[in-house]
Amino acid sequence: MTLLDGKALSDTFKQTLTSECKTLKEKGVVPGLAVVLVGSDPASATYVGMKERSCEAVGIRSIMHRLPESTAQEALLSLIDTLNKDPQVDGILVQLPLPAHLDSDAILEAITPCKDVDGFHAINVGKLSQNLEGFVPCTPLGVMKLLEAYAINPKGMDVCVIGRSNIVGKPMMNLLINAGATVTVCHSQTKDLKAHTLRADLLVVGVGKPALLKADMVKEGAIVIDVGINRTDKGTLVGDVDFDAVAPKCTFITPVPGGVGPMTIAMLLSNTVHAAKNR
Ligand SMILES: Nc1nc2c(c(=O)[nH]1)N[C@@H](CN(C=O)c1ccc(C(=O)N[C@@H](CCC(=O)O)C(=O)O)cc1)CN2
Repeated sequence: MTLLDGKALSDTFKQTLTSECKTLKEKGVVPGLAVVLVGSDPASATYVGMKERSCEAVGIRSIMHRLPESTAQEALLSLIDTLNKDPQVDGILVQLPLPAHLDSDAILEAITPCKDVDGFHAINVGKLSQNLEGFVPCTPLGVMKLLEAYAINPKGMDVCVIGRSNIVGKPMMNLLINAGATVTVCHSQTKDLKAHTLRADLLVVGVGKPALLKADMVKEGAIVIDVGINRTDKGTLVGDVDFDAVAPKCTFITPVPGGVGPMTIAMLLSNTVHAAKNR
């Protein structure tokens, strides 16, 4: 069993991005990422802080907008309009989830697609489903880069994606289909989850339920990618996979922490540098 080391790979990506930012700076371009955080969700605040520090480390200017929980839809739309028009801003990211009173879909659709470094705008979602170039959501893109780095080619594989979110499951499905895999997407209404998981050569799990994927649900020799991030009562981080029991059956598996999570941030930086190059 080999661990897919997302932390190490993300560091490699960051090194490359640092030298790309240096080259851009010589041409007078400093990539700019506007990060919008609404409210005080502790996990979101942590992720936004990580994004801010990572931007600084590679040479991306992060422009932080920390807004109160009570922020109105119109105020947020107005900020996005300003950021869309700001030539120093190459990428715009609205940290999710937003407070319940805000219409996330409308907010994400207000971001101009060429600054949509999260890849959540319908234009970029459509491009991905048609296998056209556009911004790809950071977590599933990070999974594809991890597979590539370990010479795992999903072409022809039976893949089971558990979870159908816009952030992970659906873009993951499209990326894997585009890579030539046969993809089954399972979710909370799936009747016999185990019947699907047992057939899979590659499993990608991202639902937010600790130990959802158990050893008796995994074929011997399978590859398991854990996209779940759950904080236990003791404050530790665990994924959606019962790691200790599942790992011995796998050829490759991602740890949590240190697997897909760091790749999410690296891909955000990569998308932002890409946007700056298109400026
Ligand atoms: N606008 C967005 N919102 C959210 C996204 C996203 O891609 N765009 N994804 C998630 C959260 N997320 C980034 O925002 C994220 C989650 C986890 C990590 C990460 O590096 N995790 C580490 C552990 C970190 C810790 O100690 O807490 C790991 O797994 O090793 C990065 C980014 C939801 N919202």
